[in-house]
Amino acid sequence: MNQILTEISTQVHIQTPKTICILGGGFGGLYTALRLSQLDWGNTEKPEIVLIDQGDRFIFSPLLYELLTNELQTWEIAPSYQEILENTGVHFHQAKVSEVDTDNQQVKLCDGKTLQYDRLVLALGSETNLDLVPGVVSYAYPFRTLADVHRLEERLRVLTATDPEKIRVAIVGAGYSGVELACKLADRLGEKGRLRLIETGDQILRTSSEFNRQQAKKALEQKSVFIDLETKVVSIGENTISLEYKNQIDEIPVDLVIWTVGTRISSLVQNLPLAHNQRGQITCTPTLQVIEHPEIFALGDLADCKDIEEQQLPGTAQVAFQQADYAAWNIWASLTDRPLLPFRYQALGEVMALGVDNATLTALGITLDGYLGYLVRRLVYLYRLPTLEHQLKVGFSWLLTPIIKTLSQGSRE
Ligand SMILES: Cc1cc2nc3c(=O)[nH]c(=O)nc-3n(C[C@H](O)[C@H](O)[C@H](O)COP(=O)(O)OP(=O)(O)OC[C@H]3O[C@@H](n4cnc5c(N)ncnc54)[C@H](O)[C@@H]3O)c2cc1C
Ligand SMILES: NC(=O)c1ccc[n+]([C@@H]2O[C@H](COP(=O)([O-])OP(=O)(O)OC[C@H]3O[C@@H](n4cnc5c(N)ncnc54)[C@H](OP(=O)(O)O)[C@@H]3O)[C@@H](O)[C@H]2O)c1
Ligand SMILES: C/C(=C\Cc1cc(O)c2ccccc2c1O)CCC[C@H](C)CCC[C@H](C)CCCC(C)C
Repeated sequence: MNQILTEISTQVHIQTPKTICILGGGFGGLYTALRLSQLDWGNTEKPEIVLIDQGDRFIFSPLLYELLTNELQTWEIAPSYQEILENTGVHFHQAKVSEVDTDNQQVKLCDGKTLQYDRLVLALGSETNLDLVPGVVSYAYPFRTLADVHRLEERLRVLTATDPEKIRVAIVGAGYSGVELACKLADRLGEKGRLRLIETGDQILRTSSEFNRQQAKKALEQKSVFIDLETKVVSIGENTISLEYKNQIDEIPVDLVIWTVGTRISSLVQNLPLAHNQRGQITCTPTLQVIEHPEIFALGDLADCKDIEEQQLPGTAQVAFQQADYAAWNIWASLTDRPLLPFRYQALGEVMALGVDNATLTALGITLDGYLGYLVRRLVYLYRLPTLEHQLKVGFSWLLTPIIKTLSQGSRE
């Protein structure tokens, strides 16, 4: 009898489901999880998909500025993972990742839990570099997370409540975030605002399209935002900022400093026992597999990845968004004995908000600005939101909000 049972068990492959562990629920990780949940696993037992993030919600960062001008609400641009992952079969676990043991294929979390994985996705993104200048950690405001928005909102509330003649704001870094923030805050503060944009380089938006740069310059000028080019921040005090320009240092009074000088890779990622480039990004193949670890996939800001055309890829949501499809497909292919696909990036263009009801877009040879640019930007981002259900909820909200506002104004008159 035992011999028969042994023969049956060897003939009937008893499969234990594989585990796909995804670290980071941003544009790379969340969209990989969503795509994996939609793939057809055929005769292969569907793996367990686990998404880990330190936060409880996805942040659609391109629309983060709209929270400061009350154009949008938090639920629209930062839906909870619970809502987004409902009925997808993806398991979400809120925790901070503390360690990855690549030898034993384990992920260790700050809450003490350890997860075993068969496939691992590294999508932990990047962080704002706060260590460049003295005083940044204590006095400056980064702009990346919901906590950053809430902290900035509270500071603006306090400054406005004292009803000063002017609210003096210095935004450090005239890249995309700095310029978009300057325009939004200028519209929010109006006559009370006195904004300056500080940039080490000799021009704003160094990597942007010429059309978008010119539109941004026009908008900043119309909003009376002062631009300090070739200017270095020496230090930041409680209500001062020291600037160096042409070897002269001036300390100027300021009420608020916002820090948007670009990103760095976290120490957690930099210390992983994997191949890295000089910036600390994880080196991966065009199939998004980590060098010497084909069971680990890396995408988004933390990945040093060249696509099939050998294009070096920028750290943007657009790249992570496109990589997610390939990461999901290649994980599925590696578990169902199919060939993997090398990532092919399609640079569709770039969109920037330039205040309330104003945006600029350069896409596929088309350029738009003003209110039309604003509308198309909203439509593009609506289409990029995660899940059809959330897109419909937000779309109806965007359609109904102006109608409700008009009706409520009418009822007050
Ligand atoms: C204000 C702002 C506006 C932007 N606008 C645009 C835009 O218009 N277009 C564009 O292309 N790009 C834009 N970007 C850049 C874009 O947000 C990033 O390039 C993109 O988010 C990178 O995707 P990712 O998945 O690599 O990382 P992220 O989307 O940042 O996701 C990483 C996730 O990992 C989590 N995480 C990090 N460390 C840990 C840990 N130790 N444990 C657990 N979880 C962790 C984080 O909470 C986060 O949810 C913008 C960025 C900012 C800050
Ligand atoms: N609309 C969009 O498409 C959009 C919006 C936001 C963010 N993003 C993407 O998200 C990423 C981060 O964007 P970001 O705007 O935070 O960073 P960013 O695009 O890298 O811009 C940072 C800017 O700050 C300057 N800078 C660096 N150190 C400085 C210092 N100490 N003092 C003053 N200026 C300093 C940089 O100059 P140097 O370049 O000379 O270092 C750069 O111009 C980028 O990849 C960007 O493409 C895209
Ligand atoms: C630039 C576009 C997409 C790239 C892109 C940019 C981002 O910031 C992202 C952020 C997060 C996720 C993804 C992305 C991202 O993919 C826009 C592409 C535009 C479309 C290809 C078509 C544009 C429509 C034309 C301008 C025509 C408009 C007609 C008008 C109504 C007259």
